[in-house]
Amino acid sequence: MGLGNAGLPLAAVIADHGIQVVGVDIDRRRCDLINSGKNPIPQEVGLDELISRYGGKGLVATTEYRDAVSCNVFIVIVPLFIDKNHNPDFRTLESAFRSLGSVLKRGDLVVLETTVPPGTTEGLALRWIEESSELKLGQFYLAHSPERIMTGCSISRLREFPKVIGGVDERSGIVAYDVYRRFIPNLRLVSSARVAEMIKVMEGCYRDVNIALANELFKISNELGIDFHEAREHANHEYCHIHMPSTGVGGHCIPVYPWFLINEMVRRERAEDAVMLRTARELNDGMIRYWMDRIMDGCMRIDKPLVDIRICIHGITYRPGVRELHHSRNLALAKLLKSRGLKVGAYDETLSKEEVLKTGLEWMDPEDADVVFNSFELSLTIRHPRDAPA
Ligand SMILES: NC(=O)C1=CN([C@@H]2O[C@H](COP(=O)(O)OP(=O)(O)OC[C@H]3O[C@@H](n4cnc5c(N)ncnc54)[C@H](O)[C@@H]3O)[C@@H](O)[C@H]2O)C=CC1
Ligand SMILES: CC(=O)N[C@@H]1[C@@H](OP(=O)(O)OP(=O)(O)OC[C@H]2O[C@@H](n3ccc(=O)[nH]c3=O)[C@H](O)[C@@H]2O)O[C@H](C(=O)O)[C@@H](O)[C@@H]1O
Repeated sequence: MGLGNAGLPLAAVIADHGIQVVGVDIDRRRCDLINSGKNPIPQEVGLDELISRYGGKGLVATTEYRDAVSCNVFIVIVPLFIDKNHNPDFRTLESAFRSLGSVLKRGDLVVLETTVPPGTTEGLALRWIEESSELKLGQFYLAHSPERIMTGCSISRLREFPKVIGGVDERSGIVAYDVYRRFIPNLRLVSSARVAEMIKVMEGCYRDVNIALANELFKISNELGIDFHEAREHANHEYCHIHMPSTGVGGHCIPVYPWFLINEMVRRERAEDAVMLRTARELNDGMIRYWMDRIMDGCMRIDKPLVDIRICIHGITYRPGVRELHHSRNLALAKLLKSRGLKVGAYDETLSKEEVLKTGLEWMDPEDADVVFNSFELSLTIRHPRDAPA
């Protein structure tokens, strides 16, 4: 259920193990493409070959849940959206679970792969299935196995990276493990769905907190006149891994998962027990103000009225090599500068001029700018500064 960036590579890998797959997705165009052997995610390495081999044959895409009625295993990987208060909006998941509940039979297995707050599978997912299927747990099995892929290298991740799975009860865990080990070579059974959910959320928190640390150390190094990158290179060894500084943490995943835990602790009136997660979130999101100040300092070195200075943000996707703008801090930085009345444009090797214009920013060739901020390299180029050596 869900043939998106995460679901389609998984469906293709399962089909590649000789298992007949029915993929359900509400997007008819996507289903048609897949059935005609065309890969809707061309940037996903290795997926072209699998879709051309299995699309419409070993992997049949459909918009109808009833076409999956003969299936015995149902894997749900539809998105979980987040509202402006960072609370999950479960509507898409609920709709998928209720639809699959209507075709579920005795003995079937349901696995949720979407990243969710710990407790969701045994709580909401179980309730939705029981209400829509008239079956009780025990007559069907339910587990969670978080998706750990990374866009661009999903196929190799599914084939090599360790994957975890845990049931809402002991029997569900064992049944799910036995099914998944047929197509996931590096699989670990954990004690519960709740633990499996927490594993994924923890990874996101680890990354967010460590990037916040790198960003803070970067700012301090800069203030002290120390080359952060040289220090980092020699600080990193088996027991120390300092991440890379940045304009903040973007994408669909890492900036969201810490909120699952922060908000839960607020609800339990234990906000003080999630203080590091909150600080890291705020620190990373605040990096765009730090970079705005650095860029403004650069502008001050140019003999032109501030409003005439052309500033180019080079790189606006949320990370290099991914054509995705979701929660991009690079894009947020450009918009922040624009909101200050500055002449800001953007350039990105992975986006066309039209795609840049759609963001509401001007398209600007870095060669035509007075100030260029390369947001991936964190380098600032000032053209013709007044203080340049003669
Ligand atoms: N894309 C990634 O790199 C990763 C994603 N994930 C998890 O996977 C989840 C899904 O992410 P993506 O696949 O990237 O999203 P996506 O937006 O690429 O794809 C979601 C697909 O679900 C379909 N869909 C929506 N409602 C549906 C319904 N009721 N029934 C059937 N299909 C439905 C959409 O049409 C779309 O094709 C995320 O929320 C996240 O938890 C986890 C790790 C990495
Ligand atoms: C390294 C890795 O595998 N991370 C995955 C992550 O994918 P995502 O595309 O969000 O990439 P990411 O490398 O974690 O980057 C997230 C953000 O963090 C920033 N970033 C990343 C590393 C770093 O040292 N410093 C830094 O500032 C990036 O620029 C980006 O804005 O999120 C996915 C998810 O959780 O869904 C997850 O499956 C993946 O594990």
